[in-house]
Order: sequence, then structure tokens, then C-alpha cells
Amino acid sequence: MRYATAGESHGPELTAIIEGIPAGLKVSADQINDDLKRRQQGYGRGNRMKIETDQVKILSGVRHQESLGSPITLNVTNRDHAHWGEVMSPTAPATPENSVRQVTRPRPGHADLVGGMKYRHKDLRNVLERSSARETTMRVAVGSLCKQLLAEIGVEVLGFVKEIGGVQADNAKMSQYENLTQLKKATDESPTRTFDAEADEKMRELIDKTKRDGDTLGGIVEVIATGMPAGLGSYVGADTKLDAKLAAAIVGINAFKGVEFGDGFEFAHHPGSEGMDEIFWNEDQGFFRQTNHLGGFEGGMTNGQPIVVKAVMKPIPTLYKPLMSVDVKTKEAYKANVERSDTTAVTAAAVVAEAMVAIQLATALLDKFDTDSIDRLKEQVATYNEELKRY
Ligand SMILES: Cc1cc2nc3c(=O)[nH]c(=O)nc-3n(C[C@H](O)[C@H](O)[C@H](O)COP(=O)(O)O)c2cc1C
Ligand SMILES: C=C(O[C@@H]1CC(C(=O)O)=C[C@@H](OP(=O)(O)O)[C@H]1O)C(=O)O
Repeated sequence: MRYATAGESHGPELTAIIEGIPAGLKVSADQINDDLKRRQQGYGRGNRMKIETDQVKILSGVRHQESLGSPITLNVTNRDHAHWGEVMSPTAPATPENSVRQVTRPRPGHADLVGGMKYRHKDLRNVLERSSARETTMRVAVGSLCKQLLAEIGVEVLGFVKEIGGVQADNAKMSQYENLTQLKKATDESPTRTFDAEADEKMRELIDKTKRDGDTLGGIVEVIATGMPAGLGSYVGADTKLDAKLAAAIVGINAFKGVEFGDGFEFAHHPGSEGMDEIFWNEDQGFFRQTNHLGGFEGGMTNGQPIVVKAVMKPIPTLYKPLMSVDVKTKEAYKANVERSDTTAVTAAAVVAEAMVAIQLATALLDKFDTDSIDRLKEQVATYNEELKRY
């Protein structure tokens, strides 16, 4: 399976084309819309999210709610485009009226300056329009489709928030949720998309204060995936390791700066006896583990345990209290441009991270098994799981 997205943040439309989804998959547009809504929600987002009501249009590859095996085209309209007149028109000529809202003072922490240098753009709007995380809308749409595929073989994927600006959710409180469905319900109801009500309140207070100060916040998200068969990905080469592909997919999200699996950076503080997952066997389950320090990976392969990925997002770079920059046309020192912006988007990013994990897991599955028909894929996965149990 492979996909590509296209579209500018304030352009007319966002698009994704996905190739390689098997025929016969039930495709729910409602479910995609639900995930698009989850991405839009979250405490600390700016006014753009009040303008947009992201709704998917399925334009190809699906008939009567079932995939055909042909490329699937997904489309979302940018409602904000209506406020840009011809400034963001792909077809109107460049006139003085159409060339307003130029950006010439690059924002530190954004693609603005280097993107301008690289593509020879003097109006840095030509960079920021595509480097904007508006593009993650389509990744969430693609991820949502992948989650529908994964659900067919019993895989669930959920992203949520662990920390915002230093306020941490209490890990111990996760044990009150018996499964991902319960955890999803709780985190979907939380304005900061966390499972800890006390932390949620503190996070919101901090976000309010930070907004008043004209500053921004980052944080940590976690994604858990359950039900993935063992043996997806391979130890045989650096580019076949599935944990490496997941890490690349996560760091590919705008503003993501680090990723860890299982106990992650904590491994640095513990001896090996506390870091591995001992192996057990019984007739019922075959081989199994009782711990998950390694976050579901050994040798770049899934080991049958839940996949646990954590990742850190830097604070939003656009500040209402702007940092120093230099005008690319006059070379004079100025405060950077202020574009309308979020105070924090960790809540939205948790949904994006969930989508990126779902895309990688679906791709790994489709790399390993027959991809023509969803029913054949399910039969093959069932046979494979049975073989592993008897190993
Ligand atoms: C969901 C989401 C929303 C974001 N919203 C903003 C925003 O409103 N303002 C901003 O300056 N950056 C925002 N960012 C971060 C920038 O897109 C990102 O920092 C920038 O493109 C530079 O890329 P890099 O941080 O990966 O180097 C957001 C990121 C995500 C994932
Ligand atoms: C549009 C979205 O996020 C945007 C991501 C973003 C950035 O620089 O990354 C900047 C802001 O754009 P705008 O200036 O149009 O408000 C965010 O709103 C979205 O998440 O759908």
C-alpha cells in the first residue's frame, strides 16, 4: 500500500490517493469524519478550527461503501479558502491585488527560511502553505481507512496525550481502563485528550496562562496498538525493521522531535534484568509474555505484545510574542511574522500519531499477505496466527 497527499493550507482542497487497499473492505465515511473531528478538537487550538468542519468526500475506489481494489481518492474542502479571494487561487494570475498577505519575515522553528532558500521563493507563503500541519488532515483520513482495514483482523490503534508543557498524566490511572475502547471513550471526552482528569485540569490552566503570555507549548503523546500478529517487519536489514519505519513515520509529523518504544529513554536508567520481557509457553496461548518493557518489538519485528510508541512534540513555533528574525527582502532585523496560530496542538497531534501508526501497520500487513481481497487477507492472517500458536 502507498499513499500521497496534496493541497495547500488555504488552497481550495486537500486530497489523498491511496493505492493497494484490498477489494471488499467495508469503508465508512462516518468513521473517517469522526477521526477528522477528533483531530480538529482539543484545548489550545486557534481560531482556524472554528472555521473548518472537515468532512471527507470519497471520490474513487469505493462503490456502495466497499473498496474495489482500485486507487481510493479522499478529499476535504478548506472552508477557510473562501476568505482568501484569489490570493490562494491556483489559476488566477499574479496581480498586485492577488499578491497581498506575503510573508517575508521567516518564523524561527518553521520551514519558512530554509524552504525559501531551497525553492527560491521570496514570498515565504509559498513555503508555509504546504509545510503547515493542515496537511495532517489527509494523513488522519488515510489512517482512519487503515484502521478500518486493521479492525478486520482485530487490530485496534489509539493515540492520546501523556504530557503538555510539563504537566504529566499519572500513568497509574491507566489501569482503570480494561481495554482500548474504554480508554478511547475517556480520552475522546477529555478536552486535552488525556485519561487523567486532574492532569487535564492542570493542562488547561497552563494552556490558558501560556496563551495570555503569547507563548506556546509542546508535549508527549502515546499510541497503543493491540492485536497485531507477531512477525511483522524483519531483522534482516535496516530498512525492513518495522519499529524503524514507525519511528520515521512519527518524526515525519510536523513538530515531532523524538520517539521511543516501550520503556524507551527509561532503559538508560535500568539494568537488563529489568528491561526485557521474559518468555513463557502454555498449550492455550503458545508463547507469551507477562510484561511489555519493549513496547511490542524485538529485532524490528512485532512480538505479539501491544505496540507502545511515545513521541515528543516541540512547542508551536509561531508566537504571538514573536522572536527575532530578518526580512528576506530588506535584510533588516524584525520581529517574525505572526500568523494565526495554535497555543498547543498536542491533542490534535495524538490523533495524527495514531493515524501514522495505523498507516505503517496496515502497510506492513499488506506487504506480508495477499492484498487483492480482504477476505483472503483475513483467511491468511488466521492461518498464520494458528501456525504461530503451534510453533
Ligand atoms: C496538528 C498540528 C497543528 C499545528 N499547528 C501549528 C500552528 O498553529 N502554528 C504553528 O506555528 N505551528 C503549528 N504546528 C507545527 C508546525 O507545523 C511545524 O512546527 C512546522 O511545520 C515546522 O516543522 P518541524 O517542526 O517539523 O521542523 C502544528 C503541528 C501539528 C502536528
Ligand atoms: C489548519 C490547521 O492547522 C494549522 C497548522 C499551522 C501550522 O503552521 O502548522 C498553522 C495554523 O494555520 P492557520 O494560520 O490557517 O490557522 C493552524 O491552524 C489544521 O490543523 O487543520
